[in-house]
Amino acid sequence: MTFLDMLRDATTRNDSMLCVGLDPEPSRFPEGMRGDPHRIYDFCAAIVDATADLVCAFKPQIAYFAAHGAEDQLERLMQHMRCNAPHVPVILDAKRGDIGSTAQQYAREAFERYGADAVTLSPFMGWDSVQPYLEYHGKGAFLLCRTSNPGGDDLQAQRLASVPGQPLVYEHIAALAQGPWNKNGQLGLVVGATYPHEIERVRALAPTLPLLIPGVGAQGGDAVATVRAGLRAQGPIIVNSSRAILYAAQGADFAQAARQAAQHTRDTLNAARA
Ligand SMILES: O=c1ccn([C@@H]2O[C@H](COP(=O)(O)O)[C@@H](O)[C@H]2O)c(=O)[nH]1
Repeated sequence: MTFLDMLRDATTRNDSMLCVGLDPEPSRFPEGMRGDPHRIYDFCAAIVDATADLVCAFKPQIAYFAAHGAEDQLERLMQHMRCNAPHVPVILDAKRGDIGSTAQQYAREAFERYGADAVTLSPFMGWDSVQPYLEYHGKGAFLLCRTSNPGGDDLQAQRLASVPGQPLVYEHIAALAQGPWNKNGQLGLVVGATYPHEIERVRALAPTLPLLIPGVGAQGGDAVATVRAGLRAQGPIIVNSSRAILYAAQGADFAQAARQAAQHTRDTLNAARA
């Protein structure tokens, strides 16, 4: 099954546009696990088990594992998700971007070592830095387009005087991803929920691409505005929330609290559908 097939299947089966982000921070773990990086797998597996029937995707952020030398725990977690939530696609949030030969290694890491169904990429280094990921047919690749952070404006909102129509950088990325770069239909875009007007603009330029939209929850993005701006009949959205779900409670009931937070977010997103 391709990433897009899995996404469609999980969205329908779980009636969900919610992606739970797996950003394990040991200092925020519940008592008994708190401060212990060896419990990263246990914490994340409990969250996966508690929310697998409520989501359209999971998104582990690789930095939270690598910072603790916990790549082995990420490998175990990926295997856990494949066995226990086989219908839910996994997007590895790695934001890679490098010359082609190095990109081949990053692609191998994401798709062969970790077995991810999709990956996030920085398009800053151009087409040849993206192309190696598309050699893995059926896998998804989400290009950073208009990110959720305020500093995204520094580059992404600059005008490209030499490109016909003088688009902003993020608009140009959206047009490339919908058009010439999307050789096998594997590309998607990352757009922040904190910028609903930009989501709408990206959607106009990229009507059929899946949009990965982080920024609801801890970053304060508007879930309702996000759905209205981004969701179209032929254009799916994957709305990510990490900390607001992972750390909904600090006690032994953390997984149950995460489930409730995920259910609430999923229902809010669904209620915003036209
Ligand atoms: O523009 C972007 C791109 C990626 N992210 C990532 O999403 C999650 C958001 O976490 P929250 O706790 O829900 O704020 C995190 O992994 C970021 O690295 C993003 O926030 N914005």
